[in-house]
Amino acid sequence: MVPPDTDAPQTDMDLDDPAGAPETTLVVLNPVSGDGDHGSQVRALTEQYGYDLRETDREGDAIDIAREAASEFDRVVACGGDGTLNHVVRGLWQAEALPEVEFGIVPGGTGNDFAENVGIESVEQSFEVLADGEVRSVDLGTVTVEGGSPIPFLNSCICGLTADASAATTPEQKQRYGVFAYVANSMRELAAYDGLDITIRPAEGGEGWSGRAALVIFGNGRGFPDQEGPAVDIEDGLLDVTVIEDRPAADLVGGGALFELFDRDPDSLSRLQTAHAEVSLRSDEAATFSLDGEMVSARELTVEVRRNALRMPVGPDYVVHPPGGR
Ligand SMILES: Nc1ncnc2c1ncn2[C@@H]1O[C@H](COP(=O)(O)OP(=O)(O)OP(=O)(O)O)[C@@H](O)[C@H]1O
Repeated sequence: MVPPDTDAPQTDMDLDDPAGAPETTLVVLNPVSGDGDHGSQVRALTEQYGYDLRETDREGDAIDIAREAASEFDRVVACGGDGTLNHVVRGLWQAEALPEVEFGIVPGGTGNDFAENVGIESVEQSFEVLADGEVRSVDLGTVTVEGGSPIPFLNSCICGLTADASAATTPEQKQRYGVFAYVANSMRELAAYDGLDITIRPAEGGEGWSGRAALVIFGNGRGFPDQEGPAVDIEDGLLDVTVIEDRPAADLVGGGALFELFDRDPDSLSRLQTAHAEVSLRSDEAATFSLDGEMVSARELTVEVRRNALRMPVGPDYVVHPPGGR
């Protein structure tokens, strides 16, 4: 099994399940994600559907479980939040098992952003989707730090002001902005923040971005929120890159100021789409990049999309190419 060849031309055709239904399924359960009350229901449904179950018992455990399961199971399902999903995909990636080993999702986290993007709504419905959902091949993002191995992400790679979960985030903000609500509320730290001198160079040529940024988001499964909502196309072979320029702190600090910026000041937002970007910081120090909430430190890195690298069943409300999707 080899990692997907991103250089091969891909089309929208023939992306439905080529391999038939998986015969063996392992559910990797994070029993402490979210509010931790999903465990008993997931154990019962896993047994009812005749799947195997392994539970994590420490941070990062899901990576090892998934890597080892890749040679034993046709499908490995992550039950948890975005961090658990990321870890399971990371394990499958490390085993060079994608896309042959199918991925699956049972939502058991706080936000469940990626699950929502692919039409997966609840624990019960997710088992129905595993049983007879349409299997799609969706894109996966990867980050490669200075010659190391690529590290996958499903939703986004974010640098700059990081997404420390904030008690100030209201349910309404979370509903509308997802993980970016946390980012927005951490903007209050902006007064002490110097910004990042960053250059983003699309490998395929075309316009990049260079300057001082407060926040950079490379979105795969999650677009940047705006008036039209966060519609994203996870099968377009492109990352949706959004840069928020660093601005005088006085412009931004204060309750809800960033939300106003999202809505009313598009000039400080720059967007581009790319399949493969070389990213470098002009400072001597590395910055922290959040891959679905898991942190990586780097000064120079490559962020790219692996088109159709992840085979997974999706919910009935999943829209292949959403209107206005990026
Ligand atoms: N048994 C365990 N004990 C402690 N931590 C664990 C265990 N299993 C996994 N973890 C850690 O839990 C973290 C959080 O998981 P995850 O992101 O899936 O849930 P969440 O934060 O509740 O949801 P969301 O990301 O959707 O907001 C991961 O970083 C993972 O390493």
